[in-house]
Amino acid sequence: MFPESSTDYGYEACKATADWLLEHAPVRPLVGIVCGSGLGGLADMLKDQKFFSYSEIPNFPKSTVHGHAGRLVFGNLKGKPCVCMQGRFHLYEGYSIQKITMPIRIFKLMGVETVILTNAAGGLNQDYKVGDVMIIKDHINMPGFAGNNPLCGQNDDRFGIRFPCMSDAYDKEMMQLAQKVGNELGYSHFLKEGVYCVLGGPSFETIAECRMLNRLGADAVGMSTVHEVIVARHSGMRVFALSLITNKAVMDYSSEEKANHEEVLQTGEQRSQQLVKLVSTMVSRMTHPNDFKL
Ligand SMILES: O=P(O)(O)O[C@H]1O[C@H](CO)[C@@H](O)[C@H]1O
Ligand code: HPA
Repeated sequence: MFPESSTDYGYEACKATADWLLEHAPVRPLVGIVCGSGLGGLADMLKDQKFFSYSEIPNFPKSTVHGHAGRLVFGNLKGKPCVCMQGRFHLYEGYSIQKITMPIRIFKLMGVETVILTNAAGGLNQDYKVGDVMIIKDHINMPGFAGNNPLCGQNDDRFGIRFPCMSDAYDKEMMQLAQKVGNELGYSHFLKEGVYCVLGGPSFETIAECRMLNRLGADAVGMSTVHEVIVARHSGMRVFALSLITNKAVMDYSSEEKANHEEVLQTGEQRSQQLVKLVSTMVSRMTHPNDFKL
């Protein structure tokens, strides 16, 4: 049913990759950033960059999706050491769920304390417009309902506990900080807060599926992020996540609209500068551990 599991994502494999990266990287990162589809420009905010193609990193999966460059970028953001995934992995690429989330464990083993995730998503909430930015306050894990959770399999206590809580997955102080910074930057009119639902993809949703998800309480739908959030929280990292609403989910049988990846990438490009400003200002205000200026 799911892709064949392999063991090249366990603690030893993650540690070996983390050690290799730390040996070659210019900084030991405190903040890890994951760029969503068309949002790779976020990596440009890092100063004194050094990057690695995924293909040269031992044990790392390879990006296969257009709009995901496949580079791990290290650098400083307003004096904070960061690492940025310019391209993430998705279930539909055929990797196991443990493999697509392996970079998050590598973040942890490199010393990352806060993970900032971004994604492109379809807007289900009828009040949302294309170009809105949704602070994720909670998620619905559809693949998880069917037993596809990144923590399935033997638990490794060196990462975290067997049954981690997810009701506090999204850090409330980080969400407040995002609202405050968004206000200051004049972004309030496109800044929302809502629930993200992950599906397996890669086919976009049917009209009936979008209607159902909306009734279930989802404000946006996508094919990523939640697996990474679960793994990050399992190992005790602080999580903040944003969805860029790149298209409106089609909810009406008379609509001629069709979801497509080109529109997703185009919207990403249009909002890129504002997202960079929002995230970089937030990072500049954060202090570690778990204490920052509001
Ligand atoms: O979630 P990110 O990686 O931003 O990508 C989103 O964009 C792609 C669809 O256009 C899907 O992969 C969906 O998950
Ligand atoms: N559905 C699922 N994933 C997406 C969408 C969507 O409408 N837009 C961007 N990623």
